[in-house]
Amino acid sequence: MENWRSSAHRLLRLCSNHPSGYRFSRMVRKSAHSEVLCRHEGAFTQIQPPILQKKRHFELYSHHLPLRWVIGKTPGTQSRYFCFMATKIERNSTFAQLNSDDISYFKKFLGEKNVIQEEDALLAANIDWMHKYRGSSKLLLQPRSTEEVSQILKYCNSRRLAVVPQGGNTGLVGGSVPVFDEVIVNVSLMNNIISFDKVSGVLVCEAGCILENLISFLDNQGFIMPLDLGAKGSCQIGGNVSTNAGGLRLLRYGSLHGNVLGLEAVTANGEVLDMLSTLRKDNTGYDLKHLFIGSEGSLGIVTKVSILTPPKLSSVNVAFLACKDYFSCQKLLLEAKRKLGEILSAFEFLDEQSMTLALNYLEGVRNPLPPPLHNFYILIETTGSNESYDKEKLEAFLLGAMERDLISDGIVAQDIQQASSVWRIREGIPEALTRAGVTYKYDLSLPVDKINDLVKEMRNRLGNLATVVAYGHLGDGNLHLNISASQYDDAILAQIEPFVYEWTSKNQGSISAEHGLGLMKANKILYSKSPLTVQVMASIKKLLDPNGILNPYKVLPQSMVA
Ligand SMILES: O=C(O)CC[C@@H](O)C(=O)O
Ligand SMILES: [Zn+2]
Repeated sequence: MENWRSSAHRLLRLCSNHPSGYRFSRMVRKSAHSEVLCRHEGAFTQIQPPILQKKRHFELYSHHLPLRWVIGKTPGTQSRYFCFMATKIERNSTFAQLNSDDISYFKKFLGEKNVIQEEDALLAANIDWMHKYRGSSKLLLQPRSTEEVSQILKYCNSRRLAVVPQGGNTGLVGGSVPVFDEVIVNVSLMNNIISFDKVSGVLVCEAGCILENLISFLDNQGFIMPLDLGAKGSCQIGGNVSTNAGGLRLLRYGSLHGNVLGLEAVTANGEVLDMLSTLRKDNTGYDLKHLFIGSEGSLGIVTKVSILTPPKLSSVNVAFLACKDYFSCQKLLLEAKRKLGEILSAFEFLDEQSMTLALNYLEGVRNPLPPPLHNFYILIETTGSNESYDKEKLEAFLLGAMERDLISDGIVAQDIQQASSVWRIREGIPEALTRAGVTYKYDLSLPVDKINDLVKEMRNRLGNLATVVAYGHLGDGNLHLNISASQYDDAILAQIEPFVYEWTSKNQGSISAEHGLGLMKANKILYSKSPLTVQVMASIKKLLDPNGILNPYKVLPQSMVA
C-alpha cells in the first residue's frame, strides 16, 4: 500500500491530467479527510466512477460540476474514500452570503409562501432535468409580477447576491440551476396570457406560461405556436425565449429571433426594459430584444413576451420512413425541400441506436415498421390547408423517393393517434436516454453532409466503451449527438472532448445549435465565436450587469466577466 503522501501526489497527477481541467484542490493535502483517505486506502486509481455507483455518490460526480468533494465506498466493504477536487470554477468571492435580513426583506413584499426555504422544494430547483448539475441554493423566490422581479433584482444587485433565473428547469446544459448558492428566481407564477389579436396573430403573455398551455390556448383560437418541443409540458415561454429554443417546427417557422416581436426584461439593477412591441416592422435603431433572446438569463430576466403566431392549418400528414444509409437521408431531404416545398414542416432523423433505445425504454412505443431495424429513420411532417393537394404532393414525393431507392420502407400515419405515436418515438429519445444510464450530450449545428462523418468518427473512437446515439433536426442541420454509458468515466470523456468541439469548429459548425452554452459550454465558446466577438459579448454583459449577479458562471468564461 502506498503511503498517503505518494498517493496524494498520484491523485494530483491524475487530476491535473483530467481532460476537463480539474485540478486537485490544494486544501486536500492539508485536510483531515485527505489523510483519512490516504491512510485508509491509498489506491487512488480506484477513485474512479465504478466505485461511485450509488446514486448519492453518482450525483456528486459530474464532469461539468464544480466538484467539491466525492465520497466513494467500495461495494461490499467498509472502506471509504474521500477525494477533494476543484474545477476551474470557483465561487465568485465578490458575491455576498445570504443572511436573515435578506429573507425578512423578501418576505415583506413577496409574502411568506413565495419565499421558499424548504429542503424538498429547494432540492428540485437546485437539480437539473438530467440530474447532472446540482447547486446548493438556500433560497427560491417566486415573484408574481414584473414589479416584484424588479424589486428582487434591485435588492440583490445592491447586496451583491447572485441570482439564477429559472422557468420550467428543462434545460440540458446546466443553465437553469445554481452552481453554488445563487438565489433562484422562478417565474412560474407569472403565467397570464395578456392578449391575443386574431387579426395580426400576436400573442402577448407572461414569461411563466407553460408552452403546452399556450399551444392549447392558440389551438382553440385556430392558431399555433411557431415553437414546439418535447419538453412542452413543463418548459416555459420565458425560458424558451431566453435560450432561443429551436425545436421541431423551426424548419417551417424559423427561430424565435424571427417570431418574437417584443419582450419585457428586467435588468440586473431592477430596471424594466419595455421592448414589448407587437409590430412586425420597427426600424427605430438597435433592436435590443435580440440581445435577450438566447442570452440564457445572463443579461436580464424576461418577464413578458409578444410572439407572432401562424394560423392553424387543417391538414397535417406524418410519414415515418426507413433509409439504408446516410447518403439516402441527405438526398431525401433535398427531395423533400424541392417536392414538398412550403408544406414541409418537419424533417427529423434518428439512427438505429436511437430506435433501439426508444423501443427498450419507452412504455407503449412500438416500431411502426416491421423488422429488421434500419440504419436510419426519417420523420417527415407536412402542414397545409388543402388536404387532397397535400396528400397528392406527399404521395408523389414518396413514390419518387421509392423509385430512386432513397427509402427502404415507410408508413404514412392514417390518423392523429398514429401520427402522435410516431412523434413519440422521436420526442421520447431524450427520456429513453436518461433511463438507459448516463449521457454525454452534444447539440451541434453542422453542414448536413458532415453530420454522419462525425457520428462515425465518434463510434471509431469509443469502440465498446459507450453507445453513440444520433438523432435530431436534420432539416435544420442540427445533430443531437448523445453518448450513452452505464456510468461517467474519464476514459470515455477523454475520447469525446475536446475532439468533438475541435471537429465541429474545424467543419464550420456550432457547438450549440439550440440548447445554449449554460454551465457546460461557457468555457468552450471560442470554438464557435471569434475572440473579438466574445469580448464584445463580455462588454455587453458588463454594461447590463456590472456586478455579474445574473446567472453567473454561465454562457461566457468566468475570467472575462468576473
Ligand atoms: O436530448 C437531446 O440531446 C435533445 C433534446 C431536444 O432538443 C430534442 O430535439 O429532442
Ligand atoms: Zn432538439
